[in-house]
Amino acid sequence: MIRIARRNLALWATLGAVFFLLIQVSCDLYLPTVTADLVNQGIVQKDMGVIWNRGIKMLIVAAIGLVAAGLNVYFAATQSMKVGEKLRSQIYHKVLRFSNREVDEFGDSSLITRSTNDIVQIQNVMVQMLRMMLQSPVMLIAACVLAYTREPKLTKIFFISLPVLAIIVMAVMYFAVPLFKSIQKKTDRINLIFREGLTGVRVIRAFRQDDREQTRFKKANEDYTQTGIKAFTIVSTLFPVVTLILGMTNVAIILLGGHLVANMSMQVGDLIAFMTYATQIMISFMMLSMIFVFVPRASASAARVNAVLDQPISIRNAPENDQEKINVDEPASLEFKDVDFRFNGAERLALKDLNFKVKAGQTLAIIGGTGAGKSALVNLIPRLFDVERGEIKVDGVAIKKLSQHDLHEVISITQQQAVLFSGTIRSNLQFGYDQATDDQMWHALEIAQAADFVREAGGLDTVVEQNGSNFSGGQRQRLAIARTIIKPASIYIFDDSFSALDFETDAKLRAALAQDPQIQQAVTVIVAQRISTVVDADQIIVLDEGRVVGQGTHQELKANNKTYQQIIRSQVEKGDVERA
Ligand SMILES: Nc1ncnc2c1ncn2[C@@H]1O[C@H](COP(=O)(O)OP(=O)(O)OP(=O)(O)O)[C@@H](O)[C@H]1O
Repeated sequence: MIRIARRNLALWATLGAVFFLLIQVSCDLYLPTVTADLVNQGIVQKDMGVIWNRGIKMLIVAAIGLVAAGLNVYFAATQSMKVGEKLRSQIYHKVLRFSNREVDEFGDSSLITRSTNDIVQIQNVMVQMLRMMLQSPVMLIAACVLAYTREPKLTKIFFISLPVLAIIVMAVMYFAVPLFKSIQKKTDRINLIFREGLTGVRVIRAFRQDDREQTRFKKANEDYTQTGIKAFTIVSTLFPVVTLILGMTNVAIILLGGHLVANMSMQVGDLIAFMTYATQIMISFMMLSMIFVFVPRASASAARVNAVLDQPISIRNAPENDQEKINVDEPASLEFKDVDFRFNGAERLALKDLNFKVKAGQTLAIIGGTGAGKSALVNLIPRLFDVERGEIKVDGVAIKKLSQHDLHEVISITQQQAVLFSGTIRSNLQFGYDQATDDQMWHALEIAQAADFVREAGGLDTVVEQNGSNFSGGQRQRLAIARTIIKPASIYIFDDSFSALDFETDAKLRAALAQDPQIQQAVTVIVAQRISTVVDADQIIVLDEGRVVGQGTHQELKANNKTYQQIIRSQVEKGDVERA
């Protein structure tokens, strides 16, 4: 929490908040002194001059206190909002640099909770820090000293009431703080179920699992609510208990003080002032205790936010003097040399002993069953994951020696899951190449076999809803392919991107790709499960359980490779293969 404050609070604004707070506290502490004067020298001695004088003084002091309090709140509130703004930006910036490994480590729902709910907790405590955390101790100590100067004998009462209050506060903290800490984890759980429910709503309905999902959510929701109720019930006992202790302290002050007033050893005004200080002491003590309840909760949130900000990025650029350059405008080759890869924490290797080279202008196809490691292989090229052993080279340079900026400059990829962004078709295509002209966009759409439906939908400015939900799965795929094609690159990767297309469209698309001058010069990597998609490739790699079990052209593999022959047979049986 302190680290976040130190890094993100502006010094001038913090000093401003502290300055106005001190003015407000001074006014609050000065008022009882003026009240005492008003009573002792004005009311008791019936001196109207003093009454007017002290009355106006009280008004002025109260007004200054009010303005100072307002300015303190202004600085505290704006600063805490700004801290929230900075933290959200820092988390977003960091998460965008995360590899899949780091995202998996936190979980995306937890990352959302951390950048929303946790930051709100920090913001709330930041306001308190700039207000109550300073006000309470200063007020507590100063009011004790001032009360003592009014009448030392009466301060003995505090020796009983303050320890009682302290014990109660500690008990409340002991029970409430762990509950507040666990609330954040329970928020993660609610977000997770909510998110899964939203993204999987069609599956839930299709499998008629609405009741099951609702029960799952209800359980998590109830758990969260019950913990919240418990925590706030415990904290809410503080208020009546402190009011009771404050009332009893005042009764004791009146009894003892009344005695002193009757004995003429204390004036009525001083007794009133003493009672005001007593109230200030108790309230400051309570505020301080509330801080002790809420700070640990915010500290837990701060730790969760810091964990994201401190998370080392597993995929980093090589030191600048160790980096190498390639000409990003020239065609490049792609080479895998003795590559092994393992997912984070996995026992077995997902890919083992990969060796191949694809020259500029050639097409590499990767075929294999479900879970064979095809996506893992292509995701190694843009360094979404890093190899465990071996080397991947682009244009003869190890990709670890390239800056990720340069590497991503030469790669254009369509992921297995077509991702579109809310906006228009134009903005989605510009995502691939922001300087693309309308002609280039239509050309890419033509190759991707998307031009017809885009024209029908209303052209390049057709709106794309969140996740591209106003397009079918196959249309989303084709738009994602168009975005990949439009980017000038040396390596084009299509990760199972043709699977949502029918045979005819798949064939047309590949034929159009082969005709495109930009693609003709580049390395094209096509991941597929269908033989018909890979037949024309210059080189086909057959993957099975992460191992290369066949490598060659379609004709070579068809003649010699058992696994490839098996795939052909299974697809012929299903009637899938037309040309194999
Ligand atoms: N994040 C992950 N952590 C651990 N193991 C994973 C992870 N992602 C995938 N795997 C495992 O690694 C293997 C290869 O996965 P990959 O996604 O590369 O297969 P694939 O050939 O692309 O399959 P598909 O054709 O079904 O998409 C699978 O056995 C899978 O279970």
